[in-house]
Amino acid sequence: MNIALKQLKVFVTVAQEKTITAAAEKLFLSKPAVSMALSELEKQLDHKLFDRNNNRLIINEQGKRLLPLADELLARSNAIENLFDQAGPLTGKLKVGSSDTVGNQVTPFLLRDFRLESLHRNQTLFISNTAQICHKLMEFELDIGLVEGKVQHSDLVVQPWLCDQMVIACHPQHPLTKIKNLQLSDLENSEWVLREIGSGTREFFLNRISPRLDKWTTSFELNTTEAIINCVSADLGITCISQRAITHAVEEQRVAILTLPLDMNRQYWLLYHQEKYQSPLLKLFLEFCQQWQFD
Ligand SMILES: O=S([O-])[O-]
Repeated sequence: MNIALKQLKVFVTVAQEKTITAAAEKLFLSKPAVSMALSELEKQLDHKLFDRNNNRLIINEQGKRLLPLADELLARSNAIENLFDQAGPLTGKLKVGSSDTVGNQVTPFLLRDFRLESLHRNQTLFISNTAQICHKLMEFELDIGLVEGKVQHSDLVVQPWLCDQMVIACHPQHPLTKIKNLQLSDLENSEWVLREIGSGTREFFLNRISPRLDKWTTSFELNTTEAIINCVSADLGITCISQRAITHAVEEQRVAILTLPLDMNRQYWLLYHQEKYQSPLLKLFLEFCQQWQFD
């Protein structure tokens, strides 16, 4: 048997993109070339790796067994290709995924410090919501996730990381800002600007705040933190958001924070696939994240 790296690259890309067309585009290959590489691989392994459903290719159990191994071989070959190109001793690309607040407020500083310490510079940062980051980790599109939503997935290693403080914020002239000793009951019948399903920020609201309210409505649903802040400063509703993300808007007096007698601590999480090949670079980055303090 003579499996080529190119076949493995095609296999991994099809697993991630789910169609031959999208994989071909990503790889700058023709569709027939992608189909042929994949069917050759399946023939050599004597196993189908995908379930075909119309044009979609959904990875099956055999494919799932192959994916971590193929990912490892490609990572090692990438490390060999870059062996003499980089300044420091670490080779390869580090693909980091972060949820919205973590990715905008924390990860850039983490990467700055990591670059200073390791001299490694070949990193990408993908920012989306927690659910999307998990999805990309499951498909080996990312090496590590740093997220704000609680994750339970048997294939992912989930470790507590940094802590965050959530706050409830509203327009500076909102009637709630006039109430002394504000209680949660004062928030009955309130209108909320919320993040989309799959975000850790929405999950925090749904787990910690909304069960304590009898009546509330969603006035807006948006998928970025900055848009949420702008909606609140346009007085379209109140929100529950990370203090880190909203401090600048509070300082600019575009929004105000409501103080409530409520535990608003939240945990960030560090995630990686349990079968992910841990190159020296990934190992070092994991250790770096685990001991890093954000000041
Ligand atoms: O981007 S979040 O809130 O998972």
